[in-house]
Amino acid sequence: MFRIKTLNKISPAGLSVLDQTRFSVSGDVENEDGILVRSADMHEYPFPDALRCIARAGAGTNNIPIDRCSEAGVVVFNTPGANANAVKELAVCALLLSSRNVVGGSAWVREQAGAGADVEKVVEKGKSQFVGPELSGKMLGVIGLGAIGVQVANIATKLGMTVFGYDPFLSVDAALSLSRLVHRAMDLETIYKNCDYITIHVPQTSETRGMINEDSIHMMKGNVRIINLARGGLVNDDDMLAALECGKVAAYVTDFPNNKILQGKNVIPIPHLGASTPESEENCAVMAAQQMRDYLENGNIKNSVNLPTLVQEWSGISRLCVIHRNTPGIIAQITGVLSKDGVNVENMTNKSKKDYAYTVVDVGSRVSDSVANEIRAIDGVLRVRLLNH
Ligand SMILES: NC(=O)c1ccc[n+]([C@@H]2O[C@H](COP(=O)([O-])OP(=O)(O)OC[C@H]3O[C@@H](n4cnc5c(N)ncnc54)[C@H](O)[C@@H]3O)[C@@H](O)[C@H]2O)c1
Ligand SMILES: O=C(O)[C@H](O)COP(=O)(O)O
Repeated sequence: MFRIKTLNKISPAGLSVLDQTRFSVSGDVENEDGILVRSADMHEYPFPDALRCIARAGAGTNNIPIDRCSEAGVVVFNTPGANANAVKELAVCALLLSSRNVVGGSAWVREQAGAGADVEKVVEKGKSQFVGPELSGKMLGVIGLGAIGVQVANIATKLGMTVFGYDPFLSVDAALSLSRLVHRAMDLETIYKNCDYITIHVPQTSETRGMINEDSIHMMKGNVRIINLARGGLVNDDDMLAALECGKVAAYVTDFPNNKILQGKNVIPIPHLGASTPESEENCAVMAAQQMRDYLENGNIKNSVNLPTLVQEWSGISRLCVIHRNTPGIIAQITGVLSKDGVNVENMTNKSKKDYAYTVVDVGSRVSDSVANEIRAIDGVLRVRLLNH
């Protein structure tokens, strides 16, 4: 029985992927084999000995200590694209909210009613203070053309916007999905200097943290509108507050509000609703649970952020799954242990991702614990699992 701990509310559709006869799933299991998580902060989370994988039902993994996971041989999965449509739709909403003062106007209508005014009469007199520009004909910059950015860029062309997209690591899949109407910007300056609206869709990493700051805002046009449905740390709050105060930035829509940024004028806060639709919660949960199940039961890895994709058909009766450093000589040592102990290799795959590698070996006989322990003792080996078919 595999023990799976949930650190957030996970859609029941995802939990149903984990058959109750083989998986015990709850928020309070101990010494768990796997963790299902959304945005819970895991940086201080102590790993139990049994922990083998963490599945993030969502895209961003900055709440997970990836380096610590890799060193402990813990596979981290996410669910690329599974919530992209939900975020794209909220991005369209955010573009409109940043332009047409629906939030301010709506609050004003309620204030009028609260003050005893005849709302029907006052709206016609008061509405001019809430005028805002149309999106059509304006220039939109999309920073990050991944699962979400591509969809936002494409739909914005249908709203009549001229769209520039920037992504120095554009994948082939993303390029193939991108509308031919979207112009590729070769640098961020092009986006900053020309766009009336800028929307950010990059992961928060040490490279991207604070990328919207005094310097980048300085390059932007006056009255620019900035949408951040990606992560709060991508924007320097102090610099954004200054830019809102002087009117350089006309509106800042953020899905990651905090007490400081709320003090700024023309900040439109959203309580992290990007992926909060039943459809995307279900998509993410199902994908996360399927990937976790396939890893725990078969050792297959798909959509991991710290280890390579490796899916191997079973061809023996036992399978050794070895997570190790991506350094020379380790595979030879693994096969050396097996041949010394008379174990015949039926099939073997090795894949690497940056500093880490994964080797799956199918063998035709039962492998003893002592053989697995010999492999565990090899310098550079981080985790060995022994699965039987
Ligand atoms: N608000 C929400 O609820 C919500 C939902 C989903 C995702 N997100 C956030 O949005 C981010 C993007 O999600 P996604 O599904 O599109 O991820 P993705 O991995 O498909 O796309 C990210 C893209 O950013 C690009 N990129 C990385 N660094 C860059 C840089 N310095 N400049 C320009 N491009 C860069 C990558 O090449 C990639 O194409 C996630 O990492 C997450 O933080 C938020
Ligand atoms: O990175 C993501 O997928 C989003 O920020 C969604 O987060 P959530 O699962 O907590 O809604």
